[in-house]
Amino acid sequence: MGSPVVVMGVSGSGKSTVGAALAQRLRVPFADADDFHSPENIAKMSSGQPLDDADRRPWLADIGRWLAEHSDGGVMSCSALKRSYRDLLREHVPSVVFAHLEGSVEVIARRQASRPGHFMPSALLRSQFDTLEPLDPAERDVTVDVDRDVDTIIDDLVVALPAVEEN
Ligand SMILES: Nc1ncnc2c1ncn2[C@@H]1O[C@H](COP(=O)(O)OP(=O)(O)OP(=O)(O)O)[C@@H](O)[C@H]1O
Ligand SMILES: O=C(O)[C@H](O)[C@@H](O)[C@H](O)[C@H](O)CO
Repeated sequence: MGSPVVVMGVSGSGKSTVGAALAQRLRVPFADADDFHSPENIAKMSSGQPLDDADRRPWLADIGRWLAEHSDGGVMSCSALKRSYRDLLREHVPSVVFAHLEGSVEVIARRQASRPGHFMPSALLRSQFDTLEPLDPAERDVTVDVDRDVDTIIDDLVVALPAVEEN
């Protein structure tokens, strides 16, 4: 019996890339939280304003429902920046495991800059880091360094994830 995985991190950390590759490796369904945003949220971010808790609440509820529907296995890429957001998702699926793609502002800004045409302006990266509450050791989840190639990150994750589930 598997658990759903949320690949989390700031915008540009590689959630979509790593999440899709991880789902393929685990042979489970994949979804990207970017596709769950309302048109209002997309318009707000596109205009350079960060989302607030109220903007994120209904979005997180939809993501929680997807996780509950995939409680025996699935990968969701979702920023899940705050502990309270992760706790909300845990209310939907207590067994959910978070994998934080951690990287420096410099590395992630470089990647964002080389990704044209995305709705998230690079100017919002600072607010993403300001909002980010990294995983607390008490959360028993997994943190990986993003400054490596995708295959290496996936190799690390497939080793680390079952160990977390056994806790
Ligand atoms: N490990 C990696 N090494 C090199 N480039 C990477 C790596 N992971 C992702 N990238 C590249 O960095 C950019 C950002 O990645 P991606 O879109 O997956 O991030 P994201 O966290 O999903 O961003 P957002 O939340 O803003 O949609 C993309 O151009 C992607 O190809
Ligand atoms: O919580 C948030 O502020 C949002 O999820 C953003 O992080 C973006 O949706 C995403 O990362 C696209 O760039």
